[in-house]
Amino acid sequence: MRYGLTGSTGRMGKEIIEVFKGHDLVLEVNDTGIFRHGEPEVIVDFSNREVLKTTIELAVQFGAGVVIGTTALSQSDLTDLRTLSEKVPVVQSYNFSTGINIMKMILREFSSLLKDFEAELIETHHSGKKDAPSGTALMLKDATERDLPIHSLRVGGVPGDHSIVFANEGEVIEITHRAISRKVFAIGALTAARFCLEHEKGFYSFEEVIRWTQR
Ligand SMILES: NC(=O)C1=CN([C@@H]2O[C@H](COP(=O)(O)OP(=O)(O)OC[C@H]3O[C@@H](n4cnc5c(N)ncnc54)[C@H](OP(=O)(O)O)[C@@H]3O)[C@@H](O)[C@H]2O)C=CC1
Ligand SMILES: O=C(O)C1=N[C@H](C(=O)O)C[C@H](O)C1
Repeated sequence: MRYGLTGSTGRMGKEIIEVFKGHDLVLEVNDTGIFRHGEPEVIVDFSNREVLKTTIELAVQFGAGVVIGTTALSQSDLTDLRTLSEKVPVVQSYNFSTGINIMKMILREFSSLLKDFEAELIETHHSGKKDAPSGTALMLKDATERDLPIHSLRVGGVPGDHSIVFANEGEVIEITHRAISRKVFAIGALTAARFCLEHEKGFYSFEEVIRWTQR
């Protein structure tokens, strides 16, 4: 696969280069510029919303699919990605781990049964993370369809922990996901990039990618 990478010098960018070994990195975008020596089939973006327009322009230029993991996107960014998906496949998720996406499915299915319980979300990330709350916490909150508080910790080198706690006077149910390393997100991005190569234009979630791997 010929791929482009927006955010190639970042924590996730480095992890992606490692996991995508054997594929051709033909385009890099970072704060120092755009470096290209081929035509990407897919562009992977784990960077900052400031550079999203560049990723979209490059995807249109090359007819490349997009795998976007960047968080703190605005509504208008999401609209721009949906417009792009009328031309190419776009996989967008605030979390490319299998576990978080299964946790999201569990919450979507069962949290209405816990509507009489109080609920709060806690997320912990490395101190280099710029946004709070995490995109994943917002995604999990959406899955519960509840307006619940999110507590954010930025400490040390934690790759990404998310817990949801439901409690009443008599019992507590807690669901926790812990990413042991950033590699899981990069592996998810590689699966999503392969998905793009086999799919037509459209806006896809990582849940759809997981279901495709189980086909
Ligand atoms: N969806 C998921 O599964 C995951 C999502 N993320 C998200 O991915 C994103 C990146 O995380 P992380 O790698 O830790 O962040 P880093 O800060 O380590 O890296 C950011 C990268 O983006 C580049 N960049 C930032 N701003 C610009 C700009 N204006 N123009 C061009 N390039 C720019 C940086 O370039 P330079 O180095 O030159 O400054 C760097 O390569 C975050 O939004 C994070 O939340 C992270 C993990 C998993
Ligand atoms: O910035 C990170 O590191 C992470 N960001 C994503 C988020 O904001 O949810 C996903 C993951 O938890 C790591």
